[in-house]
Amino acid sequence: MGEEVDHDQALVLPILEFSKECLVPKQEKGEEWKAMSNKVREACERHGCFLLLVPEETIPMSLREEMVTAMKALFDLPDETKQKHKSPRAYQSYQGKCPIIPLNESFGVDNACQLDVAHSFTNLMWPQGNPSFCETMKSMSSKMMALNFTILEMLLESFGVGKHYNSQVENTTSVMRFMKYKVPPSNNNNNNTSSAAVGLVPHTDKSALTVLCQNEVQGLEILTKQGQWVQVSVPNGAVVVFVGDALKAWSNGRLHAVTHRVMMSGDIKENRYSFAVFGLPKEEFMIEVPNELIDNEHPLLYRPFNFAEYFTYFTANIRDDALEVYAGV
Ligand SMILES: O=C(O)CCC(=O)C(=O)O
Ligand SMILES: [Fe+2]
Repeated sequence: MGEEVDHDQALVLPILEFSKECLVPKQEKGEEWKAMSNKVREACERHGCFLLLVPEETIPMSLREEMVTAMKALFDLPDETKQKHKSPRAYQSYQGKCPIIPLNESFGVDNACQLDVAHSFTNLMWPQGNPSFCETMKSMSSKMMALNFTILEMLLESFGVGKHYNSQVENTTSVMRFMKYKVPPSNNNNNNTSSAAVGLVPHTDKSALTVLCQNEVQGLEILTKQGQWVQVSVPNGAVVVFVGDALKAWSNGRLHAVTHRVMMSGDIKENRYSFAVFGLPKEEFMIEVPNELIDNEHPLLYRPFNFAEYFTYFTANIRDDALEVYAGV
């Protein structure tokens, strides 16, 4: 049945709060976990994203603050140092001063949870060493990836396809992104909602799931299913969870991959810093809708496809409907 159009409802993103009970080992999962799993699934079906509060030990506030402080130092390094971070993968090399998004700078690091990876990245940026950056990056990405997997497990269990969880995890890799958005110079004038305020262009994530943290500077916006751009006000300490194209396809379109962007509009007076951990299918992984998610009410929407080939198609074509065009049946 169609969703009622309720404008007030459409504007409010769910804020879910995981208790410790939601983060216990598999064998101990009880009713509270199941109830929360259903809420997570509903939020991901309805909005493709939600705000999440987690227990302090899951992502300690002090670690978040250290990460933001560490990122400020990272982005303050000279351009020629930052440019040393190069990757053959799209969107992972250091990027700054891109003409389409001049306010944005970013780094992407594969498998940042691994100590050797965090160490190499840190040593490239600080040849004299920076152990605290390395430790913060590794620890933060591990915690965010663990949370990413918890959410994935909840979604699969809630759909009754939990038996696929282990193979999903084995076939998932992580990318950590660090992002900075400068205040546009024109913000000193009046309300700036023009293209000069675009921090990040509208997109859906290509991941299965993304877990995102930001400093206190807002700017994230999502496009509702009703076609309206809505500012997302992220409470201090909350994380944002997005469904990406990979999980939208695997779930046979039941989960929504929401289009989002960052706008550094007129009332923003400070730089925005955000960091995200993307759970991405490994390159060779074939995304194939499980039979359990296909029925008369949900006919097959996506053919089986190789994730890396889809990613290549997307980077060559950059279109909003890439998933439908590439993999839609
Ligand atoms: O910086 C943000 O809040 C959004 C980042 C984002 O959407 C992305 O990196 O895919
Ligand atoms: Fe995104």
